Amino acid sequence: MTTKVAIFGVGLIGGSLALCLKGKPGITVIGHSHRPESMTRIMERGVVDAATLSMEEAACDADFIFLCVPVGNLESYLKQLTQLPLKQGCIITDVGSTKAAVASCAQGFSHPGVHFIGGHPMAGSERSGVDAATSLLFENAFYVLTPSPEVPEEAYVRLEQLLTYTRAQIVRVEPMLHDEIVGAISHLPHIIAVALVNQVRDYNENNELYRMLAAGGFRDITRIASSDPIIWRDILLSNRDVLLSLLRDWNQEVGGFISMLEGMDGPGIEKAFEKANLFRSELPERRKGAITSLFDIYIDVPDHPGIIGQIATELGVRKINLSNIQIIESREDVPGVMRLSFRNEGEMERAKEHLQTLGYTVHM
Ligand SMILES: NC(=O)C1=CN([C@@H]2O[C@H](COP(=O)(O)OP(=O)(O)OC[C@H]3O[C@@H](n4cnc5c(N)ncnc54)[C@H](O)[C@@H]3O)[C@@H](O)[C@H]2O)C=CC1
Ligand SMILES: O=C(O)C(=O)Cc1ccc(O)cc1
Repeated sequence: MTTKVAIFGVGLIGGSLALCLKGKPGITVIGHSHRPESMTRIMERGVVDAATLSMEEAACDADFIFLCVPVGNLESYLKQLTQLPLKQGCIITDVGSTKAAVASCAQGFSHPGVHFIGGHPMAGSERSGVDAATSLLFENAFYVLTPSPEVPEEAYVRLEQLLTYTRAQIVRVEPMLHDEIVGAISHLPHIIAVALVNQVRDYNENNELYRMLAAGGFRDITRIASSDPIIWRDILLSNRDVLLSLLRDWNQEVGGFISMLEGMDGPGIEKAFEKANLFRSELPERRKGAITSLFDIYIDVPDHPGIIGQIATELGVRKINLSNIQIIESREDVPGVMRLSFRNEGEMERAKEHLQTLGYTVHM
């Protein structure tokens, strides 16, 4: 017996899910695209078994339907789906970054014998589109599911079992609690990163030195400001109330620093850093969280031409994928270093081991 999985919106997340499921025993993956050009691309990338522009063709007979479109389109997709003759027992799920809005919308559109279970794989990147999709995206990440109390346990377990192919850890959370927590640890940081980059961008209008000196660390801590504008417009608008409250609290935090600076309150500043330091040291290390970690190592390198090529070749022949390579001319604690970035911990560890056997000194 085959299990048919339909994926609506085969971009970064839909394409990555398709890659996790395609070729698994008894599973057929069909991708739905709303544009002919994207359909050609998803077939070329080979992430699905078949692709179609027809919603009906994708959804009919499907055992699982994944909605992987921008959050602002979920309501209209759900509405259209509930007007189709879906298979008895079909599970509709989504991957949207907010959960309360889609949960209340799903309550309104009932379809006998079909269950909706909200979902949010908490892994991703600033990139978008099927070209950025990878089967490793969700490995060791948290995958939140937000079933309403009416969803039969049997349906929840079936979805959970299918998702084992993602190698993510499933966590069950109430939709509103999800939005409050993810608002604080993912949505607010995205707003702050964008605001910070735009603030520096404005200063740079009058002095190009800002852009030049912002290389390295500033670029890293603001990586998420390069995220897709449409995806993020929808996320922020959908989590509006939570974000307004978080931004008011953020204003208070900023206000605290203004007061401490105005009052030359050295001990207050020290205490703020100490408190943050302590809480940060208690955060789980090197586990995939809401914001993707950078997996970077630093190696001491001799200053001679061709060194980048040499290192890249060494890693290339061992099929270790580098996502970035950069010579850093001066770092306060480690002079003369090269930074190597990887997309996951496994690649980083293999690179570290190999470079150490070649005699390089590796720093984390
Ligand atoms: N980007 C990330 O890292 C993460 C995103 N998410 C959620 O996953 C969903 C998909 O995001 P991504 O895969 O990053 O985006 P993406 O832009 O890579 O993919 C979106 C897909 O939806 C399709 N689509 C269908 N109807 C559309 C319409 N009317 N307008 C625009 N696109 C339409 C696009 O063609 C594309 O294939 C979003 O709901 C997002 O909140 C969840 C976890 C992580
Ligand atoms: O780029 C990053 O690190 C992200 O923050 C990716 C991301 C984007 C949206 C989500 O709902 C979850 C993860």
